[in-house]
Amino acid sequence: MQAKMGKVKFIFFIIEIKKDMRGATLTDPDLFPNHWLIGGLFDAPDPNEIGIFRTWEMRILNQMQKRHGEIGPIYIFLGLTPFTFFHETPCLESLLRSQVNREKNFGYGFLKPWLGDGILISAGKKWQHRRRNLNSAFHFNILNSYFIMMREIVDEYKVSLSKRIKAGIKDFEFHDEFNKLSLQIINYTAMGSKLDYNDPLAETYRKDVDRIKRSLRVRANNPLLWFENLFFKLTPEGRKQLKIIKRLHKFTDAILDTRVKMFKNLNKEEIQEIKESYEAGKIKRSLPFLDNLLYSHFEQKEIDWEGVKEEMEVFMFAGHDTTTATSVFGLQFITENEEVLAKVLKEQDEIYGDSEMDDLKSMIYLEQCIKETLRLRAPVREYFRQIDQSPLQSSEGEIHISSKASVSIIADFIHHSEKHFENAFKFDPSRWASEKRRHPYAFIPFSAGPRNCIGQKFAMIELKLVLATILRNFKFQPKAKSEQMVIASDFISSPWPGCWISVSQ
Ligand code: HEM
Repeated sequence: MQAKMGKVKFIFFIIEIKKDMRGATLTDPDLFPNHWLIGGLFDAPDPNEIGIFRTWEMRILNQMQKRHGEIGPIYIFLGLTPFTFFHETPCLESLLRSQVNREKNFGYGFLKPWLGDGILISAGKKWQHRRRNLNSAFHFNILNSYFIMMREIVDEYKVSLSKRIKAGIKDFEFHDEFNKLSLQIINYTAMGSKLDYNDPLAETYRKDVDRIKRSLRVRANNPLLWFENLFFKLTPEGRKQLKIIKRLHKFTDAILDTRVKMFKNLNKEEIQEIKESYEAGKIKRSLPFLDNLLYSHFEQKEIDWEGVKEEMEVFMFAGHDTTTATSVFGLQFITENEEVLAKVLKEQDEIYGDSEMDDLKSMIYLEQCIKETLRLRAPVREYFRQIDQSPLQSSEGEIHISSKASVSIIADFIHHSEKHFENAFKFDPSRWASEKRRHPYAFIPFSAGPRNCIGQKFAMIELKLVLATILRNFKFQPKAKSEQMVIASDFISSPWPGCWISVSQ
């Protein structure tokens, strides 16, 4: 019954949007077909061909922008379903800063069997409540305690890399290296446990994250697989996903179980310490983020058990795959540019003391390199919203759009705009040093407004710490140039088939 209602609603949704869109800027038929029934269903590239989708999407948007100017939304049909692309700052500003259009689009529903209806996906009061609750775990002083835990892990990584070099290994695939490292960091800071690098369960988890991202991309690009999860589960792709999700949950459940046992053994004073720490942002010892959730669940009764599990899945995924991408692309960009590398090392020599949190503030040039990496290789290159109320307001006027539209924000596209970034395809960290004021919505790797990335400060700490530590201690020789690398875009960007770099001491 629910499934039937879903389909009926979907048909009304299409009819309404088709009506609303009369006279709007549609893709030109020679760029992308606009057939009234199937749209461009059979013209989107095969989602299994890695790297093709990004190039195709960027090319179409580029050509559309050339033909139709910059301001208005662009509509394109995939099957019967219209997608609306916001590709200039007034549109992006009007949507991202909006307090009413905060809902994610229907595609996020595909993530629910894996990530649940947690902070990343939920809407309305539920999201507000979760966001308020979780914000406390990212207070400045708490970040400091995460830093101490991260430093421990990064130092261990330094020793492990060094040992392997001494054992005669020269070439390393850094997407894999950093992926293990980032998972270790999120696991320790957020969940409170250390992973064994060779733990087969952790290895399976990492591989399964890759598998599910690919599978989600296949589903997102094939409207025939968009039916309710109930139907999808019966398809071969759906059955495959289900198996992967089971294994992913098994891994996180095991971590959760261990922490719960520990939490239940805490005495009253220790519980009180967690309470005070989170309320006042004062930390006496390293506290994993999960304790905040457990405290909310067991002591304050503010979040149910389902909620604890949902947020745990979200943070495990969002907290490691994004930082992996940025550190690997960053390492490649920095080490292939001799001048940039020399400046990074000079800055490190001048400021790096005993590696305290305050040192990170002085890494101004390294921060510019990270921002430039996030601009050219946004890990979350595309995200979506569902419009609830139109017109939208921007500082340059109103934006009219269907009140049911599903909007795609391609950060990757605006980040490559010559209007906002001169010589936009060049890796040039110094552009961030100039006083020139940039439109705040031209650089949106962490999204912006009320639904921006809750972990962005955490991410910047990790990225600076990882890159500074390894650049200071090793010499790098990339095996390929950035331009030669294919960018896979299965939700999170990554270099395909990897990023090989020779390392010596
Ligand atoms: C370079 C690293 C990162 C990048 C580029 C990044 C980017 C983003 C973006 C673009 C969004 C918005 C997604 C959307 O609207 O669908 C987002 C949301 C989010 N991110 Fe991050 N992220 C990073 C690191 C992290 C880390 C380290 C954590 C956790 C420790 C994290 C947790 C989250 C969460 C929970 C949300 C959902 C927030 C909400 O909807 O209220 N992210 N991130």
